[in-house]
Amino acid sequence: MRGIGDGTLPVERFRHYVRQDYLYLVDYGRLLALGCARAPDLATMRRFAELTQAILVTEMDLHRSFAADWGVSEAELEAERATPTTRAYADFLLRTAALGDFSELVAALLPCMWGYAEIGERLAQAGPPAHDGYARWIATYADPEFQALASWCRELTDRLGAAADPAGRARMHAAFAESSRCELAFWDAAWRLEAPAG
Ligand SMILES: Cc1ncc(C[n+]2csc(CCO)c2C)c(N)n1
Repeated sequence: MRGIGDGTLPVERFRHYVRQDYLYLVDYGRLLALGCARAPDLATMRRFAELTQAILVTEMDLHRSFAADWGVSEAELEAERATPTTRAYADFLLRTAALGDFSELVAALLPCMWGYAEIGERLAQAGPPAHDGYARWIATYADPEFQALASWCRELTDRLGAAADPAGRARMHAAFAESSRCELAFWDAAWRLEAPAG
């Protein structure tokens, strides 16, 4: 992350990250669509529908634009094979969406939004790096709209946590902790240039 901020990250690690993140975002889009279906009221459904759109269009456009710079097509991005780390994170999210309740689903999706909002904000404070692509990445996540999304998701989690019984809150904690662990592992896998699953 610091390497994105100061422009020193070796580009092969960033490429690895972008290609794996594209696969991750496809499943994250599915997670949000399932969240939309499960949301308890129309206002929350609307937010989930908007968010699904934001991922499948805005955020994935960022990835598609990087790939285009590298001469990689959209079809090639989609055909990439997932690493064990990408697969484990996506499987955990979709398993939570399939088997858990709505509050667990929200707790599982929060680290992704909160983490990137924090990283984007911190890296933006230091000013843009000389590397154009990394500057574009930072600008996407430092955007006030992304920051507002993360706040909304935190507040929703707090409301659901306050309404849950102790066992439900414990399940939310567990989902949040597992998702946070997967976020860290995702960064680490790109750093290690982890090979796709067999
Ligand atoms: C591994 C991984 N974790 C988090 C994000 C960031 N992110 C994914 S969806 C979303 C919400 C709105 O688009 C945000 C901020 C990412 N790209 N990849």
